[in-house]
Amino acid sequence: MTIQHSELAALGWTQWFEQRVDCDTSHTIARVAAVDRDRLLLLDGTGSFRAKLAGGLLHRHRFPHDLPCVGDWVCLERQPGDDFAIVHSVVERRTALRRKSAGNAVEYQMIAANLDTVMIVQSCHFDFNLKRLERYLVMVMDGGADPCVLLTKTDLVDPDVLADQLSEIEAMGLMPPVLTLSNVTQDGLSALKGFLAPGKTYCFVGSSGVGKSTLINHLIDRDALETGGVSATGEGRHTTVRRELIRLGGGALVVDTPGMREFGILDAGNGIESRYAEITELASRCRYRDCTHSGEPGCAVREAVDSGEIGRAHFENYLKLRQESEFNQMTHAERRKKDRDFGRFIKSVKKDLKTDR
Ligand SMILES: Nc1nc2c(ncn2[C@@H]2O[C@H](COP(=O)(O)OP(=O)(O)OP(=O)(O)O)[C@@H](O)[C@H]2O)c(=O)[nH]1
Ligand SMILES: [Zn+2]
Repeated sequence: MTIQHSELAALGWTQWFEQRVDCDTSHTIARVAAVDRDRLLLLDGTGSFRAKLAGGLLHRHRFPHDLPCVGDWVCLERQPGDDFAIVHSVVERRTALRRKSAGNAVEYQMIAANLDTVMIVQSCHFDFNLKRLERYLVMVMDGGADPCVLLTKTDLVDPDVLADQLSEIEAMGLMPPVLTLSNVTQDGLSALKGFLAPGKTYCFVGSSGVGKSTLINHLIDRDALETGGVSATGEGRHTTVRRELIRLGGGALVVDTPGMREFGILDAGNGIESRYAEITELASRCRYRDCTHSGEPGCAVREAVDSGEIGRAHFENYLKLRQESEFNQMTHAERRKKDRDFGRFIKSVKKDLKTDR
């Protein structure tokens, strides 16, 4: 199959989408550059334009995360002279970066779709933390994107400190690409620019203050930044939304949403499985199919830990991440039940204490 929408390739369209797209013949395809409630800013070969969601799409979707988000490809109808194009459907997502919705365990919030690589940013000065790095890696891999680690503020630490951190990351055994950068001396900036490939989509995640905004400002040239804000609603200057999907001079695409900055860990089940592939592999040899590797007889994972084949710390991280992920995946009802059971337990203990006296 050849790519029919070659004019979209510069925006990240690939064979993968071409094989899955199912638009009406009268529709065209565009990529979502920003979302402001039911108003969208779209990009295609002709430039950027505004759009609204079709009523059918609004009624058909089951979860908020089914609605278009930044990075999505959509099928739309566009009449010449109309202020708004009409978005009819969302093309299947290749990757997703998402966050757990507050208060609802089975729902999640999309942060961005169709990212090729997520740059996990930590400052080597105050922010360096392997555990947190691992959580980010798990989340990114769970959504299907490739992770890359970026250590910033290298101007603030001794080269020895940085070298130690790099070997600690290497010792994790996962081997994501690791880049280093100083926004002050610009050491590593050209290597990073070289890493960002044209037509691929990236985003930067990490704690507040590690230098993401400074870096993105370095990557975007001034002109692009100034013309970046486009009114998505057509209701004047006050409602101007910032474009969140940005094309860099070199042709790479960068998603920069406010939500990106505060995302936590959620149902990272698949990510954990691929991060800990050797444990998952061993688990298939445990005597019990639902073995939790916490002391059951015939546990192949425990055996491997005891024999030193699998590092103990590595195994403990696995258990902790899995527990966290399982708790996040419990439905609201299950959590309430767990809380109620716990409440009953506390009550019965209190009663026992009273009768003891
Ligand atoms: N020394 C040094 N300071 C830096 C570097 N990068 C950024 N900073 C400074 O660190 C502070 C935070 O940088 P930001 O770019 O705002 O950090 P951020 O990750 O975007 O933070 P949020 O916007 O809160 O997510 C600013 O005062 C920057 O000037 C660096 O490589 N070296
Ligand atoms: Zn086991």
